[in-house]
Amino acid sequence: MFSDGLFDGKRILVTGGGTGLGRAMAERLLALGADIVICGRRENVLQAAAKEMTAKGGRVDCYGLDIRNAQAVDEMVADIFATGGLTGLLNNAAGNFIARTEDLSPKGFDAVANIVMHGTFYVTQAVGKRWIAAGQGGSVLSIVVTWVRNGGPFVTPSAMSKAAVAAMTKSLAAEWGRYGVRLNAVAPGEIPTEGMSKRLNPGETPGARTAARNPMGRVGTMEELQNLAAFLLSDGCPWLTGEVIAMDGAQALATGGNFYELREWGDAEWKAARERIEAVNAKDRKER
Ligand SMILES: CCCCC/C=C/C(=O)SCCNC(=O)CCNC(=O)[C@H](O)C(C)(C)COP(=O)(O)OP(=O)(O)OC[C@H]1O[C@@H](n2cnc3c(N)ncnc32)[C@H](O)[C@@H]1OP(=O)(O)O
Ligand SMILES: NC(=O)C1=CN([C@@H]2O[C@H](COP(=O)(O)OP(=O)(O)OC[C@H]3O[C@@H](n4cnc5c(N)ncnc54)[C@H](OP(=O)(O)O)[C@@H]3O)[C@@H](O)[C@H]2O)C=CC1
Repeated sequence: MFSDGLFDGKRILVTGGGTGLGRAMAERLLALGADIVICGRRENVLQAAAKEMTAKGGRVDCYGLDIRNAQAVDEMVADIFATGGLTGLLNNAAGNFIARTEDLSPKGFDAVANIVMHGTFYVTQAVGKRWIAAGQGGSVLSIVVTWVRNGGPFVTPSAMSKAAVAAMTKSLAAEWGRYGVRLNAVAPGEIPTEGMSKRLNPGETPGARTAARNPMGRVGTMEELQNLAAFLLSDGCPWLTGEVIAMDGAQALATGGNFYELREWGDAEWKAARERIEAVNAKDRKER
């Protein structure tokens, strides 16, 4: 679908690029010729991903850090610009879990909001200010969710924070357009990944809930997202900026695309879900 070498000479930072959708998009950009930088909190996950991704060649650099730490983000971006710079940024890292909003502690809200809203801003600003100072343009693509348009019951911290990322995309497209910096966002429907399925559909068959409701009767595929992300990060249509593009088989239009059906759950279901989510959180935390 894309010419070989489409991304020759490009270097793209993919936050959360060691797993799931971020890794899939990074792999496609690498195959199209880009040098890649990935970051995340689990250094071993990043190193293992980079080794597998470069088995056929290419360059993938890894940075282990928490994007909630603004100073660590700035140090990473300074180092990246001292070692070749960037032409693109893919804001993919996120945290999320289903919960009744009345059950959230302040730390529970902050855990998500500080990754999705604050962390995404820290990375975008650290990269953008260096592009502006260097008189160089760049392309930012952020992964949001369809519920930036209509809210997300039972994922309120994510809905609020992803809406903030969509607002950042539109704001900076206008503010930084004169510097040749463009920003777009993709709002995918469900594309099952371990990180997502275990926190948003705990105990269920990944993708089953979406397949039953989606107008196209299925979940999204990695390939669909890889293609859309590659197009948006390429130089194919540089006048396209400030847009949030949904890719969900029309599920949000048909159903709202969110977790409203969880209103049927009682205390027992929420307790079981939380235990499963906290088990996966604890497993991941051990690897940091
Ligand atoms: C239609 C389909 C759309 C799908 C859209 C998908 C969107 C996504 O974003 S999927 C991405 C999923 N991937 C991840 O979330 C990976 C990263 N996630 C994490 O690291 C954790 O889940 C995190 C967000 C909780 C952050 O981890 P950490 O900073 O280590 O936080 P703690 O584990 O220490 O917890 C902090 C705080 O949160 C409370 N909490 C955790 N789980 C729940 C829960 N299920 N219900 C309520 N509260 C929860 C936890 O108890 C802590 O609060 P305190 O108890 O007050 O200390
Ligand atoms: N899968 C889906 O159906 C959908 C996903 N999305 C979005 O796609 C993106 C990827 O999700 P997905 O691949 O499913 O899930 P994953 O859990 O696999 O990806 C999240 C990534 O973000 C990294 N990350 C999380 N918190 C931080 C942090 N504080 N600092 C640095 N890195 C962090 C994680 O690495 P580590 O834990 O090592 O830090 C992980 O690599 C997210 O933005 C999500 O909201 C949107 C719509 C649908």
